[in-house]
Amino acid sequence: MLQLVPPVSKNRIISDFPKWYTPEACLQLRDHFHVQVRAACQQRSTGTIGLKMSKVVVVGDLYVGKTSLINRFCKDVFDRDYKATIGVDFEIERFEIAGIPYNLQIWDTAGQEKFKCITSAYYRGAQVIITVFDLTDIQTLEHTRCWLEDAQRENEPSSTLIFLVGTKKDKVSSAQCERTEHDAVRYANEMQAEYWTVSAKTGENVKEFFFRVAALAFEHSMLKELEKSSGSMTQIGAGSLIKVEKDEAENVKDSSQTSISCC
Ligand SMILES: Nc1nc2c(ncn2[C@@H]2O[C@H](COP(=O)(O)OP(=O)(O)OP(=O)(O)O)[C@@H](O)[C@H]2O)c(=O)[nH]1
Ligand SMILES: [Mg+2]
Repeated sequence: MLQLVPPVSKNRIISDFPKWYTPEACLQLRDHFHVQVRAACQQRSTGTIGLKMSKVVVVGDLYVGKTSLINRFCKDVFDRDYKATIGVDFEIERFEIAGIPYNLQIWDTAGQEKFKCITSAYYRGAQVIITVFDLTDIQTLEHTRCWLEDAQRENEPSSTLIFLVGTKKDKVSSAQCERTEHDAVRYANEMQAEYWTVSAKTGENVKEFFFRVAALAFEHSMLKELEKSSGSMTQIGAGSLIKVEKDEAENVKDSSQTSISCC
């Protein structure tokens, strides 16, 4: 049979639900996909999910390591030399999750102030916001609130999944990492974000992190899709049953976010 789309590469297949980094700041603690999602995947009744592209935007101060993180995952490379991102760039990653194809469009944005008016135009429609800071520079953690607020301004807060990621883990001692993590977990909880630490240089936690992003985004999209397609059956008088679609705003209670006041 003629195959139009090349198969997903073996190292992008997610069968088991990926685990969180720390239970102190994670979006959910389940070990498995949501029961409804599992059933839909088994029955292959996943609607248009396989055709969709979920948008992920990566934001944070300049030099924190956004491009390096994306390049380690998407191309398995690391460059010691700093080349500032000019405006925005993106990569598309194809996954197979619980047997269903799923695509992420990962947007890398410039951290330099002078590009803000360009980059903010690309925040709209994000399903995932990844706020990045440098574990060796605590100020960059403090700025993540502002980056999140900017990105959320262009989106419906209740429909985005948020991650807070500390980079350059290879550059800090485990004691320093623990100290920073203590503050970062507090920030993550305020931001209703899931917290991770990674190293683009060594690759530590990079694949695990993006698998978690992909799995949670997939599950979130699936639950939205299932709720949209099911609606609810209501009887009018003695007449027949009619289907009532729920307001989309109700569909995403699971990941509701609060607005954050910021600088
Ligand atoms: N040791 C170490 N260095 C890193 C790591 N990640 C990034 N770097 C270095 O940090 C510098 C900045 O990394 P980039 O990925 O370009 O930073 P960025 O956030 O994309 O910067 P802008 O594009 O200007 O916003 C580069 O010199 C990288 O080599 C890491 O995990 N470990
Ligand atoms: Mg960059």
